[in-house]
Amino acid sequence: MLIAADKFKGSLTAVQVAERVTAGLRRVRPGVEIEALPVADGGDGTVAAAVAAGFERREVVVTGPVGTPVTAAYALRGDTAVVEMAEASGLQLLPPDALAPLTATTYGSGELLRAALDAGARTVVFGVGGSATTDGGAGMLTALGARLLDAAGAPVGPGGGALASLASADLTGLDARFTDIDLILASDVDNPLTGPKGAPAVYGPQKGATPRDVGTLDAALAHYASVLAATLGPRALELAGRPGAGAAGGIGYGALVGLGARFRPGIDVLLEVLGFAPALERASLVITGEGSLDAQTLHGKAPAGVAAAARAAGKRVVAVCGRLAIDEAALRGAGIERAYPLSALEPDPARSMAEAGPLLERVAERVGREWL
Ligand SMILES: Nc1ncnc2c1ncn2[C@@H]1O[C@H](COP(=O)(O)OP(=O)(O)O)[C@@H](O)[C@H]1O
Ligand SMILES: O=C(O)[C@@H](CO)OP(=O)(O)O
Repeated sequence: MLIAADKFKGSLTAVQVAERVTAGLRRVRPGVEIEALPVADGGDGTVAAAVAAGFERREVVVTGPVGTPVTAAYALRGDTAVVEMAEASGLQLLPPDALAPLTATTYGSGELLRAALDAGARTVVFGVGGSATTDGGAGMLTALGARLLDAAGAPVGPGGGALASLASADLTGLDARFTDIDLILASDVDNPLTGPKGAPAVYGPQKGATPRDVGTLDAALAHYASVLAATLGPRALELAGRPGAGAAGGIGYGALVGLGARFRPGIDVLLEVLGFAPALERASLVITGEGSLDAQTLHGKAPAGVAAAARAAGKRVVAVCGRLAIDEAALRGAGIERAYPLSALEPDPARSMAEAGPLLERVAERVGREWL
């Protein structure tokens, strides 16, 4: 039996989820063989999942989302690196009362990518999601050698808001190593850069953007793409509409337009990197899950990716979660036979978050009794 669940954001890491489920299962089925493969979809927790799968954890101090230095980790195995933008530019790095929707920068993500290349990485899985930023990857490109200038020839300030004053872009100084390596944009979402399904409209509010900020950011990012198109040609505009361009505040776009990245759904990439297929072969039942099983889950989040792969291999799949916000038919459509939410044991969300570990063990006992 294989545990392949994502984190319960805000209460348990993916590694902790695997530990608690294991403990609960062991209590009711002591002899059962259990394999744990914590998973991630490119967003926060991606490096931790890679490290749990045997990658080496490397740390580097980079510029955080509001300029304060942060210690960020990436993961390395051979010449493959897993770089998680949220480690450098993630929402969890800012206190909830100090979000910076207009000024948060991805500069540190550029520094983190550079550190991975300096360490010898030739294949870089660039996990994006869980960001504090909406700067279209402008900070990242600047850290890697691009020059983004205003009408007076001065560098534009940090963050998506300042892109409104962008007048010219020179990408000729970009780190040339990106032309030689394989950069995979492992994205947790497939949104375009701008518009009603774009990064500011869909993910800006969770980063503190007011409706007015969303409008400002959307216009600034559209302007950014048109200035890049003046330099790089119409492809720069076309890329803005591509799936994943709007991931992590548009860092997807920056990686596509400036660094030659290729988009892939993050969970698919991570399942490969983490060695899911061989683990799946050894299992008959798969337990997946995440904090909130909801409509977003079906849009390529980790449990949907796990379930699709498991079902294709003829394995049964059940899920554990903090809260369950989709109906049974939708679950089954995603290949999950049954979901077990903590909320069934503890309806109060605050208590369910605080007591997540012991609750999950009890839920796992039930899964063990019913499925093993
Ligand atoms: N222990 C818990 N009990 C109830 N709900 C939880 C618990 N842990 C996380 N959640 C819910 O899951 C949400 C996070 O969703 P999750 O699927 O983990 O991340 P994301 O959707 O960002 O990938 C939290 O905001 C909360 O609503
Ligand atoms: O960083 C973001 O803008 C979003 C989408 O990539 O992340 P999450 O799915 O974690 O909210």
